[in-house]
Amino acid sequence: MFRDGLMSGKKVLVTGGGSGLGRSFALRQAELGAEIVICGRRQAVLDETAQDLLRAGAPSVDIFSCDIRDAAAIDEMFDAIWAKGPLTGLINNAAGNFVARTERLSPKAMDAVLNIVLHGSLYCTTAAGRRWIEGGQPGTVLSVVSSAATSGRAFTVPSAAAKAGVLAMTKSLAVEWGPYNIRTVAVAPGLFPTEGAWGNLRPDGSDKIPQAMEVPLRRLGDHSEIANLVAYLMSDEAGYISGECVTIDGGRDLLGGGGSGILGFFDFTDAQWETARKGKG
Ligand SMILES: CCCCC/C=C/C(=O)SCCNC(=O)CCNC(=O)[C@H](O)C(C)(C)COP(=O)(O)OP(=O)(O)OC[C@H]1O[C@@H](n2cnc3c(N)ncnc32)[C@H](O)[C@@H]1OP(=O)(O)O
Ligand SMILES: NC(=O)C1=CN([C@@H]2O[C@H](COP(=O)(O)OP(=O)(O)OC[C@H]3O[C@@H](n4cnc5c(N)ncnc54)[C@H](OP(=O)(O)O)[C@@H]3O)[C@@H](O)[C@H]2O)C=CC1
Repeated sequence: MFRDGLMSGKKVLVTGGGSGLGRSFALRQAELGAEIVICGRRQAVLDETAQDLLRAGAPSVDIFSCDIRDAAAIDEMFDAIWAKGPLTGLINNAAGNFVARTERLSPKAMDAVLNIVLHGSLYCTTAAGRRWIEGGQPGTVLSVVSSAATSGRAFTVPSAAAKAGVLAMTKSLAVEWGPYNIRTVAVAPGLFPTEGAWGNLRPDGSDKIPQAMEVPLRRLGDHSEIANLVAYLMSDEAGYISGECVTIDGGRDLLGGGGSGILGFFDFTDAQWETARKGKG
C-alpha cells in the first residue's frame, strides 16, 4: 500500500505502544522504516513488543516504563529521548476507560480516566512541542480520540469528556503551532477489538445485538486498517493535513446519530415497512 521506507528518518513515540492499537500503530511504522519509542506502565509488555518491533524492521526501539499521568516522569522520558535524537512524531494513544453509571462515579474514578486521557495527552504534547519549537524542528502529533468526542457517549462520560478535550487541543494547536511546521491531527476509531477496550467496556450481557450490527459495514475494524491510516497521517505525504480528525468506524457514528431506536429497522420485512407506511406500525 505504501512505498518502502515511507517512514525512514522518522522517530515516533507511541504512548501505550506496548499493547492494543498502540502496538499495531508502532509495528506498522516500524515496517515502514521508522525508529520507534513506546511507553506504558507494564515493563514486561513493553519488553515483549520491543522484540516484535525490531523483528518488524525498526532501525531502533526504545522503551520507557512511564505513567503518563505524571508530568515530571514524562519530562524525564522526553529528556532521555532527546538525548539520543529528537522525535519527529508523537502518537497520544494511551487511555483508560470503563463503563459505569455516571452519578455513582467517585472523584478518584473520574480522575483515573481524565488524568490519563486528557492530562496525559496534554503533558506529552507540550513536552514534544516545546522541544520542537526550541530546536526549530517540525513535528506531528496524532491523538487517538473517539466519536464520543463529538457525539458523547452514555456510561463512559469521563472518557467522552476527556476525548472532547483532546480533540479541542488538536484543533487549537493546529493553529497555534502551524507556523512552527508542527501538525496536529486525530483519528476517531470505531470498534477495533483489543483486550483493554473489550475487557473494560463490553461486560457480559451488555451486547443487546451482535456487535457487527452496530456498524453499517457489518463488521468490526481490522487493526491493519487503522494502522495504515495512522502511518499515512504521520508521514510527510500528509504534510498539508492539520487540525483534522479522521473517523474510521465503518459508518458507526452516523448510525448512532439516528439513535438506538432505529436498529430494529434493519430487520424489517417488506410487510412491516408497508404497515409502517400506512401508519399502523
Ligand atoms: C468499545 C467502544 C470503545 C469506545 C472508546 C474506547 C475507549 C478506550 O479508551 S478503550 C481503553 C480501555 N483500556 C483501559 O482502560 C486500560 C487502562 N485502564 C486502567 O488502567 C484502569 O481501568 C483505570 C482507568 C481504572 C485506571 O487504573 P488505576 O489507576 O489502577 O485505577 P484504580 O483501579 O485504582 O481505580 C481508581 C478509581 O476508579 C474507580 N474505578 C475503577 N474501575 C471502575 C469501574 N469499572 N466502575 C466504577 N469505578 C471504577 C476505583 O474504584 C477507584 O476509585 P475509588 O474507589 O474512589 O478509590
Ligand atoms: N479499541 C477500540 O475499539 C477503540 C479504542 N479507542 C482509543 O484507542 C486507543 C487505544 O485503545 P486500545 O488499544 O483499545 O486500549 P488498550 O487498553 O488495549 O491499550 C491501552 C494502552 O495504554 C497504556 N496505558 C494505559 N494507561 C496508561 C498510563 N497511565 N500511562 C502510560 N500508558 C498507559 C496501556 O499500557 P499499560 O497498562 O502497561 O500502562 C496500554 O498499552 C485509546 O486512546 C482508546 O481510547 C477509541 C475508540 C475505540
